[in-house]
Amino acid sequence: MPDGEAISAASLPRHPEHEVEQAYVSTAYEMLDKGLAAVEVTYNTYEEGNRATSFALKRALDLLRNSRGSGQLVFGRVDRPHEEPLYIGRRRVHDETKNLLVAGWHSPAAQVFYEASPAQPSGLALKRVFVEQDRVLSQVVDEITASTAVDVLAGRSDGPTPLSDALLIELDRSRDGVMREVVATIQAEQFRAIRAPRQGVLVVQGGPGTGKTVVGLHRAAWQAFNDADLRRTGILVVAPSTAFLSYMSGVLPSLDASDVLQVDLGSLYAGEALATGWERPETARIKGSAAMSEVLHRALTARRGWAEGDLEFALGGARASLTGDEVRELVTDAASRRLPHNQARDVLRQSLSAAAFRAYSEAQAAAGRAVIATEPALRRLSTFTNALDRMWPTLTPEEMLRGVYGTQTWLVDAASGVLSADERALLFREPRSSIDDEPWTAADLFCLDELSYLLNGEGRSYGHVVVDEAQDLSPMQARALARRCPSGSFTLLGDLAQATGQWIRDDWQELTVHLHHQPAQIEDLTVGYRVPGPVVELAAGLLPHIAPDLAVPRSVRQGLGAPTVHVAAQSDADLLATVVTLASADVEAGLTTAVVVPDQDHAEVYEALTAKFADRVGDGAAEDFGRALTVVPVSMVKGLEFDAVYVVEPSAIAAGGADGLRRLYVAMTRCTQLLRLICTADLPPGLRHLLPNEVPADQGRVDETDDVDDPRKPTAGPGLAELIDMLDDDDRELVVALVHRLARSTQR
Ligand SMILES: Nc1ncnc2c1ncn2[C@@H]1O[C@H](COP(=O)(O)OP(=O)(O)OP(=O)(O)O)[C@@H](O)[C@H]1O
Repeated sequence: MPDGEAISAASLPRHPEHEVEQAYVSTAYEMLDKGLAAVEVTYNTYEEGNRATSFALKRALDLLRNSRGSGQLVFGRVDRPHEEPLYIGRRRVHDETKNLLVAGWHSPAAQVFYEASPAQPSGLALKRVFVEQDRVLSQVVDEITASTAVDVLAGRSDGPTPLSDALLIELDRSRDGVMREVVATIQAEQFRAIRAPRQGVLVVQGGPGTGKTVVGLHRAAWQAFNDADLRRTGILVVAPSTAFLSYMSGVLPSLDASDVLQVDLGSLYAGEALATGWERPETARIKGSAAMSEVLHRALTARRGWAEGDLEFALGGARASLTGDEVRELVTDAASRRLPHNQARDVLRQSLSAAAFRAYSEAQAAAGRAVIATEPALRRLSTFTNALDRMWPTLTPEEMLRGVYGTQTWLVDAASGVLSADERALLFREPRSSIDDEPWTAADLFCLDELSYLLNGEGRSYGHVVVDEAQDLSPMQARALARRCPSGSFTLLGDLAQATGQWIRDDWQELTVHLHHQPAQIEDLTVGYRVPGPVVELAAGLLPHIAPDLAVPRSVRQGLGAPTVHVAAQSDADLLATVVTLASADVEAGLTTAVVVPDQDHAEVYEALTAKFADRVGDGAAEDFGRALTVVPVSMVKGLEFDAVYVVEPSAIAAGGADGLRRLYVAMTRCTQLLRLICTADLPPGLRHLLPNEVPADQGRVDETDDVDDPRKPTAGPGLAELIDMLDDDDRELVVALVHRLARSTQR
């Protein structure tokens, strides 16, 4: 992949076979249209009544319509010596006599298209790439020709592989708030991860913008086509949030893989509770830890048992009686069945009524009295149901968890030896008057999910599960996912440097152990397709502080140049004025722009920008990402991308909790073209060298720092910046304030 300069798409001469290829592509579209028309006729004339067939026809129609609409029906061709050319496209197309015109991207025959490169032609005499818009070819480029193979053999192909034109054009498209499929431009290292065997856990890791989400989605589609087992057992794709789900959820349908189910992590638990509450991060961490599963298991076990004496039921004038020991034996037997709690209760109900009825019958016989009552009548006695509830209550997850949090004695019993007294104290909360009023939190949902499993057993499961932003998963979340995938076949997409929240970790093993007993396979993605090179370099300045062992991806983008730093005077009004001035120009220039702010500043900035830009502003907190300008709280920006990104008050973001610098790293790596850092004073460690040597006297005017394209360039003197970084916070503040004061006095 590219170290060298990319070839410009516009500069290429027209290919001599352009017309021939255009004719081929047009024929393919014609066949597709005919297929669509034929299915439409069949569907419209099909007798209602055969629902399954009619559903299949409707689905075929949808697929065809999708493929027809979104272009790139044919995006490549490969020729092997002495063989017919093979055309590759988004889906398979036949002619009227069932001859293959286009092989689908996911077919084994198409593999070589993704794997062969000029450096490794894989036996191809020709690899031709098409760029098409609305059924018209705009580019035909031969990436491999017969002479490439000769060059390779003669050792003449050591130079960098130029970027494919198709990739350049795809990368150049402005971002419009939704993710697109990229079948035409999948790169070799991505393709390797897409088709990696499905055994145990596969971790696809890489820096920001290396295509992890792209790989995960295309891998799901690839498997949906190529793995017959999975068509039966199903594939689940899990997005980290609803915002991210709406951003990426169009990709799979556009790949004809609408059967793959997509959900956000918070919706995995399908019970009554909704996460509306807030809690301290320390509490969320305890609730997310694997120890919590032990606590819940113990708490539930403690709800079963019989500490009372004999159990007696009045049946008309007679009595049925069991000793305390007999009851305890029945309870022990039910517990030994390894059934979910509520199912085991049914077993106990049967055995208890049978034993009580037997005792009653024997007593009647011994007394020479007739057996008048029946066993069902015994089971309907309120004394029977009450006793059963005391020894083995029917529970919902919500009732159970509310009881655990709100009953000191239960908490102490369940958590002793597992959680410390302080940790127990963090879990305790007064129960609300009704379950509906409980302030359930995001972490509670996974405790409820665990309880739902303990109480009612397994729910729907899948043959393979793909999880995005997996670095953030808690052990309890991992357990919830493992329950949904008994085969342990997972694709985890993530970047340990972008971990935020309570589960920052240095390696994957600590997480994957909750999913599968075997160690995970790791596939690395090393090339970045989103973030321009100068921005990647700048953000890399944070890596030593957050993930020193991770490599920086190689970016294929230049974007619109070096990141800029803008220092406003220390007032909200000046800061907002700076944002407005910059946004006016960038939005005018057609850049979709995100203003990423510390969470607590979101409402104020959104209001100010709405006053200025009216309905061109979207509220990122409400997941409105389709407008020219979006104000996004930093906690919601993960995984998203925009043409231009402004990071407002990086120091405040960095200071916002233990994961602050990581959130800043995430925020800085969201742009495809341009990054602007807008601050009132200090910048956090790793970025301080960007502060101008001299702060202008008329602070508040926009100050573009042009010489930040090389972060190692001595803007403020790298040695000095490093020294300052070593100081403790108080000393650092003093030094920074002093530098600012001196700078101002020199100006005057
Ligand atoms: N082969 C490709 N062809 C065209 N575009 C690509 C390709 N690979 C990735 N991209 C584009 O690069 C951008 C980043 O991709 P993606 O979001 O999958 O990266 P990521 O590694 O998941 O990022 P993050 O770490 O921020 O979550 C997207 O716009 C995606 O469409």
